[in-house]
Amino acid sequence: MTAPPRVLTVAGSDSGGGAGIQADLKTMLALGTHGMSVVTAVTAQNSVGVQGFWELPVEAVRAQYRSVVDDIGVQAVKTGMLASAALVETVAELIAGTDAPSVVDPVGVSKHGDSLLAASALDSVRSKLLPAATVATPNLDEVAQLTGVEVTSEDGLRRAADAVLAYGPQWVLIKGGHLRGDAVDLLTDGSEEHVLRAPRHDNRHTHGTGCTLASAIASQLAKGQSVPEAVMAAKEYVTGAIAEGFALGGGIGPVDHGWRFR
Ligand SMILES: Nc1ncnc2c1ncn2[C@@H]1O[C@H](COP(=O)(O)OP(=O)(O)O)[C@@H](O)[C@H]1O
Ligand SMILES: Cc1ncc(COP(=O)(O)OP(=O)(O)O)c(N)n1
Repeated sequence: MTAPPRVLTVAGSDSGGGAGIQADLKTMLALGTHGMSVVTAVTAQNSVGVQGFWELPVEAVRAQYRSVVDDIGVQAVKTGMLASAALVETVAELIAGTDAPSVVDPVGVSKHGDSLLAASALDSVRSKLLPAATVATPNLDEVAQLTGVEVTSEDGLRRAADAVLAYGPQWVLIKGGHLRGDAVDLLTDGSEEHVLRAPRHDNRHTHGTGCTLASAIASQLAKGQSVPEAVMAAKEYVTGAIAEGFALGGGIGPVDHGWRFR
């Protein structure tokens, strides 16, 4: 049997299974790739919020990464929750030294408003992590936190993209999921531009959208697609997963990573 394309997620664990490492591995399976993980932090999390988190030591993150990359190898890497400046800098150095495309989701705050990244790590995200990214995928809150650019309508997506590109990623996908109306995202490398538009699903069970989109992009890149092709395929996958998001617990349920199998 031929091995499927190999994708590595470097992210936090979500005990509720909707976001983080758990969302990433489900997405990778759904898209036909072999998912592998470097755990950066463990969250106690459910449908109503994040009750606590614990970071792993830098040496534990570095050792997991080396174990995977040096033996198994990777065809794409995705990063998510990195929690601290020390972990951001370690992971930035690791992905910059890996010969595979990287999708950087600069996770700042969860949907419930719980911080997943220390304020003291923002400078390291700007100066070390974003320059190492093949594609960066900030949401609008993360754009504001990192660049100071506030976007309240589709017209502002281009300004946000320029502000993030100034930090050096090859491509940026600005996610407009927090706006009203259609779910519109903007992908650009500064010369080429793609607007990705999908109908907004009136479904409150959207926990894990950002993690799912970023790991879907990484999966498609690992299969050999170009960045625009990978982002378009990933947008279609996440839109279907949001349409089928389901209630779990008393709050916001997860998107359905397995929607294509049902
Ligand atoms: N209600 C929705 N209906 C359809 N697409 C959505 C909806 N909410 C978010 N999206 C899309 O989901 C993806 C993730 O965006 P977003 O939710 O903004 O990310 P994050 O989880 O990082 O906050 C984007 O492609 C966005 O346009
Ligand atoms: C462990 C962990 N990592 C990332 C997130 C944020 O995930 P995201 O896909 O942006 O989804 P929401 O939390 O915004 O629904 C997380 N919650 N936990």
